[in-house]
Amino acid sequence: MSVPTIDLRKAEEPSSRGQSQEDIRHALIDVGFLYLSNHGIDEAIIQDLVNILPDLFALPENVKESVALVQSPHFLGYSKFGAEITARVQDQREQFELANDLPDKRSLNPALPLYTRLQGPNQWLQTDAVPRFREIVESYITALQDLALRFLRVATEALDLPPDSLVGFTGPQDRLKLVHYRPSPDATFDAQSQGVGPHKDSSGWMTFLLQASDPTIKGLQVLSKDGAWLDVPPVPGTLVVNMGQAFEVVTNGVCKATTHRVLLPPGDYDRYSVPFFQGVKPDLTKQDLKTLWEHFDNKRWNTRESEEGQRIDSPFLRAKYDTWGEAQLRTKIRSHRDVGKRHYAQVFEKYISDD
Ligand SMILES: O=C(O)CCC(=O)C(=O)O
Ligand SMILES: [Fe+2]
Repeated sequence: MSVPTIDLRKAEEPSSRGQSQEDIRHALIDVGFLYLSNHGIDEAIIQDLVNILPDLFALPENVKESVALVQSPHFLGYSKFGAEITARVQDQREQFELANDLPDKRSLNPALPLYTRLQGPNQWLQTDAVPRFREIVESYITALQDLALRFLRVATEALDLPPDSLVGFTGPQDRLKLVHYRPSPDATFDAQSQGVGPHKDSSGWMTFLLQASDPTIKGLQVLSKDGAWLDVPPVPGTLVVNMGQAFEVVTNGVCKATTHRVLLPPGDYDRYSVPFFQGVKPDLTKQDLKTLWEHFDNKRWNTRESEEGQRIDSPFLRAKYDTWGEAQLRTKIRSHRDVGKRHYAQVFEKYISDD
C-alpha cells in the first residue's frame, strides 16, 4: 500500500469533487496519511520558514533555553535535545512549540476550568540573530489555519456529512512545532535512531506536516492497518496530512488517529520538520458528538487497526474525562512532567497516576 496524494484544488472543484472524495475517504479510513498537493499556500511563506530553521537551531543553547518550555504553563517554548521520551525511548530531537498568540484568560479569571490555562501567549526569543522570526512564524500559522479549515471541510464532506459539521468544534488555539533531528552517532542501518517514537498526535483534529529538508532525507513512517511500517519521504510541493486523536473520537473510531514515527538512518545530517496541529475546542464533550457517532455507526465503514496501533493511549475515548480540554491537559502534563510539577501542582499526582 502506498500513501495517496490528494490535489486540494481538484477536491474543491465541482467537476472533480466526486472522485476526490472517494480518494480522501480511502486515505482517511484505510491509510491514515496523505500528501496534499496544490494546497495554494504562498511559496514564499513556506520558503521563508524553511530557510530560517538551520540558523534558529544553531543559536547558542543558553539563547534557546531562554524560552524553555518549563517556563510556560501553556506548554509553549523550547525543549532541548533528548528531553522527550516516546514509547520509553529517548527521542533524538529538539523543538520549539508555538501557537497563535492568545491571552492567558485563566490567570485573569480563576473561575474558568483549569484546562483553559493551556491557552496563552508564545515566548518569543529576544534576539535579532534570526531576522523576521516572529513575522515568518505568524504568517505561516495564519496560512495553515486557513488551509486546515479548507481541508477539514473537504474531508467532512468525503465522510458524507455537510461540510461545516466539524468547523464549530475547532479553535481557538492551533499549535506549531519547529523540529530538528540528528541521528545518534552510534546509529546503524540495523539499529536506526529514534527521532520520535511511535505515537498518535494528541493535540488536534488534523496535522499538516512540512518536511523541511532535502527530499533525500527520509525518516517519517506510518503504521499500516496490517502493522507494517511504510516510508513517507518528503515530496516537494506537498504537505503530509494525518489525523489526530480528536478525529478518531469524532468519527467514533472510523478514522483512526494515525500511528507514526521518525526513524533516522545513520549518517551525518540534519532533518527539519514543521508539524501544525489544528486546535480542538477545549470544552468539547462526548455529548456534543452523539449525533455524529450515529452517522458513523450507520456507515459500516472499515474500522480495522493493527494491534500496535490499538495499544496507543487515547484518554478522551476511554471515557475518563468529560471534556477534550481536560484529557489534553492530562496528556501534556504526562509528557512534560517538569511543566506539570511547576505549573499544575494541584492536579499533577492525579494525572500521573491514573492509568
Ligand atoms: O518530524 C516529523 O516528520 C513528524 C513529527 C511528529 O510526528 C510529531 O512531532 O508529532
Ligand atoms: Fe506526530
